Amino acid sequence: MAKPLQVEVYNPNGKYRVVSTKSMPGTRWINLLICTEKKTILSVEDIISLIGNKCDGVIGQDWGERLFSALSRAGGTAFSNMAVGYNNVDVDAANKYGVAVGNTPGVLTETTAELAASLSLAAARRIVEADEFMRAGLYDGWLPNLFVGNLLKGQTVGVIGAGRIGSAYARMMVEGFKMNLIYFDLYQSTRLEKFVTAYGQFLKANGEQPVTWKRASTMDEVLREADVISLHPVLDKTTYHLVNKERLSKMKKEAILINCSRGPVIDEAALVEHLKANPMFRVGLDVFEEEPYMKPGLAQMKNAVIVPHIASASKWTREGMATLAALNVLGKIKGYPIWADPNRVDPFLNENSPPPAACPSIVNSKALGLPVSKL
Ligand SMILES: NC(=O)c1ccc[n+]([C@@H]2O[C@H](COP(=O)([O-])OP(=O)(O)OC[C@H]3O[C@@H](n4cnc5c(N)ncnc54)[C@H](O)[C@@H]3O)[C@@H](O)[C@H]2O)c1
Ligand SMILES: O=C(O)[C@H](O)CO
Repeated sequence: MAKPLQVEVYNPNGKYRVVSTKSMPGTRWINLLICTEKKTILSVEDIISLIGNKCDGVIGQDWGERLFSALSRAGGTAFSNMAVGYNNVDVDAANKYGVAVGNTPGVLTETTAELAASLSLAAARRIVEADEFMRAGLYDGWLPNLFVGNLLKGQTVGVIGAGRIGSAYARMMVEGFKMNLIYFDLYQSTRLEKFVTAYGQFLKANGEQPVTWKRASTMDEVLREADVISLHPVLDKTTYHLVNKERLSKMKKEAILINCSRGPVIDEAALVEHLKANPMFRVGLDVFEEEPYMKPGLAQMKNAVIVPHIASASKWTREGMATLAALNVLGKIKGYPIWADPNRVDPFLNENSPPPAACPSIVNSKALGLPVSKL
């Protein structure tokens, strides 16, 4: 039996009842909706008790059959993940109960790519190790060999999954650090290729070494050739343990591996063994296989930089995610159609004008036969 919860209620006499299972930043989403809950991580039982007998929609994360069934019994038809990745949502169960599932694409792209770039730099230049050394009072004076790391300029950055975030990260590393690009994706990223070509021409015209790009035909090609490899695919059956013991062994001994996608894309136990055996190999991780836990040994590895799933944690992005999630739920409740292009959600984020009368991004709109907006 769930304990009674302290709930913050906005607009108690409102026509609809929408629940947010996590406290979200900013106020725009509240103005667009709702009520929120102070506690941060709720159990399934807590959420069911919050849904109660009447609930039109919910914003949350990690939803399965029991929650969709409870929402449907309470008359609800709308759920939005406050995230772009929805591997943590049982969309088949949502379809079964006729519940629309929203996500928050686009607004996280640059913020997440920036964290991947930050981890790349932190790993390459051993920033966390050096910070710990300094705080421990171990610094005696400048030494030629103190925390020597890797220069990125002229090296090769490898991107696995060159979608929105992977492409943004690739552009940052190519333009910011003049790295050459090799990428692997199921689809060609023509815009990214054009960007690198144009930047290479610009550098050449200025008498500098041009940057280059290559679309790899296999992932192993990226692993063999790149000096820094960043993972940005969705998590599904094809990407589970995409990086395993065998693939780690194909990477350069001094390579850097970054993961801001989903933890299970890497076999984390195999990674810990690889880090132990290869002290010059470095890793930057935002996500973990069994969050919030880490596999034994990872926390002790000096060659790992580890942060708690904060890739999308910039103020602008988190407020934007909350806004998109609220608009997904609100739009569905109001019977609005679905926005035609989830890669172009800017009109929903402009605080100076009312949002379009549409749901920004509903991932199961086709399965539910929901109409597409003509806007
Ligand atoms: N750490 C975080 O806080 C955080 C923040 C945002 C997104 N993410 C994760 O990043 C993922 C990507 O987000 P996005 O907006 O760039 O999505 P996206 O759909 O634009 O890009 C995903 C790319 O992965 C590619 N892909 C799919 N299967 C592949 C495979 N087997 N091999 C290689 N490439 C493959 C797709 O073709 C696509 O180009 C999300 O699904 C989410 O899980 C994490
Ligand atoms: O998929 C996402 O959006 C992230 O994991 C949350 O920032």
